[in-house]
Amino acid sequence: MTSIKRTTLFQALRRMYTDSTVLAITLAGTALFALTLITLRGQLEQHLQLVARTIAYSAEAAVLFEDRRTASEILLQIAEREQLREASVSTLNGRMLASYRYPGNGMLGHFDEAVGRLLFPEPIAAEIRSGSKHIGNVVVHGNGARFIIYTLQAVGIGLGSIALFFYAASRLAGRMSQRISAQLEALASATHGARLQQDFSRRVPPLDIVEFDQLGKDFNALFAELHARNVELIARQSSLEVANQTLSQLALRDGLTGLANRRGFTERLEKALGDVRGSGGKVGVLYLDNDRFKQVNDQYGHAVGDALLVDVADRIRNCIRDTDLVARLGGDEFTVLLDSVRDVDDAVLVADKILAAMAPPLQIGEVRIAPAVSIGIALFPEHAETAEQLLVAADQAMYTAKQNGRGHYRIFDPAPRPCLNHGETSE
Ligand SMILES: Nc1nc2c(ncn2[C@@H]2O[C@H](COP(=O)(O)OP(=O)(O)OP(=O)(O)O)[C@@H](O)[C@H]2O)c(=O)[nH]1
Repeated sequence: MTSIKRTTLFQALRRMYTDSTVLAITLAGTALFALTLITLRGQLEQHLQLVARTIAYSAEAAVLFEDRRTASEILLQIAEREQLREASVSTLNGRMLASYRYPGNGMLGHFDEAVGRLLFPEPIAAEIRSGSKHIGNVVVHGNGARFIIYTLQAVGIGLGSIALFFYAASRLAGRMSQRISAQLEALASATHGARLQQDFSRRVPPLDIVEFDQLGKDFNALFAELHARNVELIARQSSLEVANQTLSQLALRDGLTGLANRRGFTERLEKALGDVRGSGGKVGVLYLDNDRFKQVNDQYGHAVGDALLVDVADRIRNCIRDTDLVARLGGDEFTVLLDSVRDVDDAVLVADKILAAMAPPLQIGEVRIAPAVSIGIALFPEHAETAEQLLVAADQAMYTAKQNGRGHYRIFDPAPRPCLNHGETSE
């Protein structure tokens, strides 16, 4: 598997600038160095010609009188001063009057000579004249010493300039890289933050590199769009949640009385049984059914029947604690959940209270009705093990109450005896 060697943008830019700077310096430096060498060699050649002519003028008299000693002195003086490799003064017919040879001791001397031979392979000659008459010749051979010194000086200056240039270029490159990285960083941090935290209210600040600035503006426009969509989405979501809550509440409520419906009641009952199961606690259920409710409907109409149901619901509600629950199971049937009773007496107390609450008649316009209910009482865990069984038991007890004269309560009796007294327990 190939692994990618990753680097930061700053490092990559720096590397790129450094590479291009080194390449530019190497190319330019090499070209300049070559040019310097060529120019230097040309100038040294001109200088050699001048030296040859100087020897020719100075040695004119010595050649004219064939004075070897003077000729040698002149040649030695100039040749040493000018650091020549070889030089000679001869008469026109070729008789050598003076000659010089660079001592060239040691490694350096040999090196000077070698460079001289390389640079000036051909000797430079000058005629010795007396007036217009050609009387002799001067021949000089250039040495490498001066060339080496000048070259070393040029190299020193060149290297110094290159170091300065490199330093300045790398500082500039660093600044440029930082500037570019900082701008990309601003773009990256805004987009990264938006992605990670889903915070589309972030904005990229204005950037001074046109292309990055444009990119930042595009990102900002995108963020603004996403932000608006997010806000809309959140609003829709919360209204959906509210609608959902309302729907689920409606699903658990009775539309006429606003009480819990059968489903709401069963859920609460199951939860209550779950809470007390195993802890020794008791839960009581009252099952209420309006007495002769059909007559009310038949006699006064359905609307009056409804009003009576709402009124009965209110009366029951007023008889229980906030922690208890009253529900309308359907038709004229109600239930009450007493979720922390000590024994059946507590439930009987509530049943009595409800029966008493039914006593005042209900006046609806001209109609006067006397509400009445029969109540069945069942207790968990005495009478049932499950919510369903508990409801059936309470319903059964209510049915017994109906059979025995209505308008009173009965406690569930698994084996009911025929004529129990009104309001008495079967235990
Ligand atoms: N007004 C009204 N009546 C309803 C509603 N739901 C059911 N009913 C009626 O309620 C009556 C219930 O009567 P039952 O409980 O069977 O009999 P009852 O007349 O109460 O007699 P007992 O229960 O034996 O005392 C029926 O006539 C149903 O049509 C409702 O929402 N509104």
